Amino acid sequence: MTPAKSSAQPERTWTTGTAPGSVPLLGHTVALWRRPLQFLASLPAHGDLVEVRLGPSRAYLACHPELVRHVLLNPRVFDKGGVFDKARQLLGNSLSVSRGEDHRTQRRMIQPAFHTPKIADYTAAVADDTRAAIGSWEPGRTLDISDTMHGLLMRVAARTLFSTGIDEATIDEARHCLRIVSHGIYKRTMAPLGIVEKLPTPSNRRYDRANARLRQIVDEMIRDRRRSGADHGDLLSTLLRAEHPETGEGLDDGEVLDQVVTFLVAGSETTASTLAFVFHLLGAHPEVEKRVHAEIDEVLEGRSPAFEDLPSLEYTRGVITESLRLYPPSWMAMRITAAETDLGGRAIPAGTMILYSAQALHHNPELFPEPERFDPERWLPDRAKDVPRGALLPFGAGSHKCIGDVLALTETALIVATIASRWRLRPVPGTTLRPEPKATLEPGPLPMVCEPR
Ligand code: HEM
Repeated sequence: MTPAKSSAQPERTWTTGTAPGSVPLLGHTVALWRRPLQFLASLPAHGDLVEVRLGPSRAYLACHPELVRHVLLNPRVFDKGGVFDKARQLLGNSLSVSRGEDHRTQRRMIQPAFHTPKIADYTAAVADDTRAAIGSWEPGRTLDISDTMHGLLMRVAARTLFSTGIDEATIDEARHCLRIVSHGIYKRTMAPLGIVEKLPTPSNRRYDRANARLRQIVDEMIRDRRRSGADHGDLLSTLLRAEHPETGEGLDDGEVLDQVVTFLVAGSETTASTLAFVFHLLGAHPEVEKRVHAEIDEVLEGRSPAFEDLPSLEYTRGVITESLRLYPPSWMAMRITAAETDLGGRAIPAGTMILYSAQALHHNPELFPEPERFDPERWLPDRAKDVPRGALLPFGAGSHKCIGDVLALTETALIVATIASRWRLRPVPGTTLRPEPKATLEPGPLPMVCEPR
């Protein structure tokens, strides 16, 4: 077989290497399982493309940003297989797991729902929702900022996705189910044999119940909306009106259901964790927090933030970008080669797992000097221009790039500005951040004390 044709990799001599510390039979599986963040961040030192042994199989981590781009910009060769095949059984053939022509068609149908003017509409009420959620905060009260941000984000997601008609108790129930479902999907896609999840264990029964209830809640909302025929200008209305670009056909209720559950799984924990990391970083760096407060006060002059204010909140956006660099929620992703190809000068057989990791890119000192330092000024225009192309990759790239990137960044900036204009959150002494790499990178419990400004 001849190497697959794909867009050219940049002309240069690539370095390739093998991760150290492989053990007989298991290879690097134990290191990747026990200390995945440290293990991934250590690999770029061994080459632009680094071989990793996963049991008997060879996988490769693309470490150089140009190699990562090459992988992500050639989806016909570097395809969504492996864990995505398993996720498809759990999420339906929805946007995040579909492949090839199917994916291209879905993306063309759904993309208009994420155009910038729509995002401005969806997020019009984010500041109000945030103010309502923090209305009960009291000076001196300790709250777990991770849990609080998940709760708030679920309310905001309910509004941007479903507008009206969903009560607080149902939102809480959906949130509870969503956490179980997200963790369950991760466990199931990672389990190699697909047997353990079929056993009638309490944890499997909990997953089945949560999954059924979440789908029931979403299904009822879809039916209600179809019956009423109303257009609330939210994401659900846009999905219900989406049309195939050639045939004009829409999505049926089952397809809309799969997409909505996918958006909830892909969009809620990622954005909520980003917010929790931002507040943790602000609490740990009072000098940065002071600059954020000064910028917010100057731009907003006491008003609620709106979509149009975001370009002026340059430093605050830099803080969010720097948080996504240090703690990328989507910390590792994979592709499978659909045909024999070459990557970084190395012949790669069909069916090989290729990994890319925002964690490895973002913590590489060749790309980001002093990578462990929280330095939001990296993102001010005069310094951001020096960041190598493709080095910052919290939302991926190419045809599978996050469809919700602008929505997530907008929600995050509006929520940070709303909260930080009234409150500062102080870390509880002795609390240590221990990011937990699961389906997404989670901050774990983060108690913080509310202090009015
Ligand atoms: C800070 C928040 C977020 C982060 C860090 C994030 C990250 C990512 C990344 C890295 C990918 C590409 C994965 C790959 O290459 O395999 C992705 C895809 C995706 N994201 Fe996000 N995401 C965020 C928020 C959202 C939101 C708010 C939504 C929707 C409401 C969303 C929906 C999706 C979907 C549907 C895909 C699959 C796109 C496709 O394959 O065409 N994400 N996300």
